[in-house]
Parts: sequence; structure tokens; C-alpha cells
Amino acid sequence: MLRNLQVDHLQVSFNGQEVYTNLSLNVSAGELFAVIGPNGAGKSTLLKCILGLLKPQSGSIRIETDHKKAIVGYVPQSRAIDDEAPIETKDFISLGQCSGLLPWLSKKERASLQEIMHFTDTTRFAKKAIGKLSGGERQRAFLAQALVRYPDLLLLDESTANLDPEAQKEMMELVKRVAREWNVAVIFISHDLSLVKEYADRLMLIAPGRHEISESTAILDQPEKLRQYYRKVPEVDEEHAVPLDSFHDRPLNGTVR
Ligand SMILES: Nc1ncnc2c1ncn2[C@@H]1O[C@H](COP(=O)(O)OP(=O)(O)OP(=O)(O)O)[C@@H](O)[C@H]1O
Repeated sequence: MLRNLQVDHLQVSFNGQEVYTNLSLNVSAGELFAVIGPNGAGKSTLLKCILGLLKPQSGSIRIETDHKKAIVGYVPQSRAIDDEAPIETKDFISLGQCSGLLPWLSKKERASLQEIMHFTDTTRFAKKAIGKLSGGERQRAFLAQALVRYPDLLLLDESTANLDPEAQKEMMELVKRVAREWNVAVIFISHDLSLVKEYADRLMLIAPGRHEISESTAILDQPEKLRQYYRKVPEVDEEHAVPLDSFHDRPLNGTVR
């Protein structure tokens, strides 16, 4: 389990252009932390630094867990997949495991694959080619792939951006259960402030040259504050909520963790 993600005094620039000069934050187990801000603010750059894909000019990132090596799951916005890619969804999800494709999985890995596919409701299209899935189904498959190793930290980069409101909410309900029931720390980037208001515990607002952390989502009700970050303030729609029944009864035992 994650004890703490600590980002200290991060400085990142590209070709002499500063993205941030001194960015610090910490996220704890079980928390849903949102990162919001306009295009080009540096949101994805932060996730890339946490994933270790990008080396900051200075600063540090510590992922403290109660075991040896932190496991980080990542769900992208949407990734182009060849329509004809000859890989079934179950094999695609299985690629998130250390051993890769299904035939090589250990008994324990198979059990966790089965559990995660059940939890994410991907079992129903397990045999369908990944390239033939709808946008919503594909995002579920990406989420499942990010979960099969039971991550300590889950990063979502606009992972619900192309989904309809109901599918967005279904995905976020799953993510919330992962956070609360497994004590996983979640950082999610979104341009949908209604979704952020509904799901985030805390958030970071970021724009070129400035950022701040808010301890609650109440800041989203302050247009004058949002105007400091957005040229055009996105709407926060209170009526965004879509009722969901089916996702609350799906068990998530984590027995094979
Ligand atoms: N590899 C790179 N080389 C040069 N510049 C980069 C690179 N990656 C990001 N940038 C620049 O850094 C800034 C922040 O980019 P980033 O992708 O983190 O923004 P973002 O907030 O995620 O934007 P969006 O909401 O559009 O996804 C942008 O000005 C971008 O052009």
C-alpha cells in the first residue's frame, strides 16, 4: 500500500521555456486528487515526471509504499489502436501483468486478471478484438490493464474525455472504489469540472507560471478564482449526475493482491 506520494520543488522546462519552477504536492492512499487547468499548463508533464518518463531539471518525487517497489498504473485519454490489431481484449488486459500474455501467467496472475476483468466488467467482451471495441469499452480495457497488478498509485490523463456522461460516471465510480476499497492513491487530470467537483477530494489548479492546491472542491464555485487560471472558465454543471445502479454490486475482494 502507498504511504505517500511526495513531489518536492519540481522544476521543468522545455527548450528554456519554464513549465514550472517550484511545484510541490503530496497525495495519500485512498485519495482522489484532481489536476485541472487550461491546455498547455503542464498537467500531463506532471504525470510523466511521476511515471519516470521525464526527468525534471530539479526537485524530487518519492513514492513511499509498505513494500519494496511502488506499482504505478496509468490510463491514457485514448490511444490509437489499429482496428485490425489481432489481439483479444483479455490478452490486451493481460499485458499489464509482469508475465505478459495469458499463456505465461502464473496462477496468481490469472486469478487477479479474472478478478479485475470481473470488476471492470470487461469479461463480457473478453474475446472481442481490442480494435473493435467502442470508446467506452476500450477505456475500461485500459483501466483493467492498469489495475491487474494492483497499483499503489493510479494516474489518469483525461481518461474519460471521450466518453458520454454515463460512461464517464461509470468509469469514475470504478476509480473511486479502487481508491476507497484498496486504499490506492489516484491522480486524475480532467477538463470536466463537474466531474472533478463530484469525485475529487482535493485538487491542484495549474496554469502557465502559477499553480495552487485546494483542500476542497469548493474552489470550483469561485469563478473569480477560476478566472486566474482559465481565459474562459469552464462550466460546472450541478445536474451532471447520472444514476448508476449496476456498478455498486460488483464485488472487489482484492483477495489475490
Ligand atoms: N517533449 C516536449 N518538448 C517540448 N515541449 C513540451 C514537451 N512536452 C510538453 N511540452 C510543452 O510543455 C507545456 C505543458 O505541456 P503538457 O502536455 O504538460 O500540458 P497539459 O496541461 O497536459 O495540456 P493539455 O490540457 O492540452 O493536455 C506545453 O507548452 C507543451 O508544449
